[in-house]
Amino acid sequence: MEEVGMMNNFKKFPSKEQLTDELASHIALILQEAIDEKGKTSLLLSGGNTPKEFFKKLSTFDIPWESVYIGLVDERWVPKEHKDSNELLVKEYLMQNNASKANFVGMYINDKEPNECEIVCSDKYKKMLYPFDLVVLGMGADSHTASLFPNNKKLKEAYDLENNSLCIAITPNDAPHKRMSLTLGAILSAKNIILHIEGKEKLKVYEEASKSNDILKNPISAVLNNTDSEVEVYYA
Ligand SMILES: O=C(O)[C@H](O)[C@@H](O)[C@H](O)[C@H](O)COP(=O)(O)O
Repeated sequence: MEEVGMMNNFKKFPSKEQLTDELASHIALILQEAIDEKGKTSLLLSGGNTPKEFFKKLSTFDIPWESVYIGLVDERWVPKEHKDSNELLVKEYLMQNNASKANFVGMYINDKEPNECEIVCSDKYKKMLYPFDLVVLGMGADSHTASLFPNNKKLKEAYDLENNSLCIAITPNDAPHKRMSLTLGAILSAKNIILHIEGKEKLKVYEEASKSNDILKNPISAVLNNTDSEVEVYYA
């Protein structure tokens, strides 16, 4: 327990509602400061259930959303109207209210396989979103983050910091759908990295992963235990 948060900035909130409010305000402030500094900003978001409430809250903030470029940390390779699409999730939960004016840069390309799209996706993200101001990660109970799944055969390539591609196609061992994910190098290049986790089960996974060097078994460890960037952890 003692080591939790030692390397990173671990913030525990008494309720999910408080986490939602604080996380949304914190993100809005990061975006506003980047816009003040350089006229635009980029925000890279994860899918899953955990971010839905903070997406809704963030959508109500009064910032110049037309200067915000939103991309994905990963995408499930399904059509944009499919219920599992992260693009659909971000559009439904975040790009509403004030945030409807934000710009969206997706990963999915219809009628193509993800491995045919790695270069196009990487080039598009370099052109439209890079350098990343903020990456918001989630984590699964198996310790995957983005679509970097434990013991996946593409992990070594995804971890290769010499590889300057931002995007990598990955087929999960167990989870549904082929994916496109940011590479580890792309995630760690962000000026701000936030990990958002909720529930005791994920806390346990986080605690174990923050002490683990086995990055093939625990992909989140590759982010948490990197030596260059601090990760802000939001937990309730
Ligand atoms: O699209 C995805 O599946 C993700 O980006 C993934 O990495 C997600 O963040 C975790 O699986 C947590 O998902 P939950 O919030 O649903 O637990």
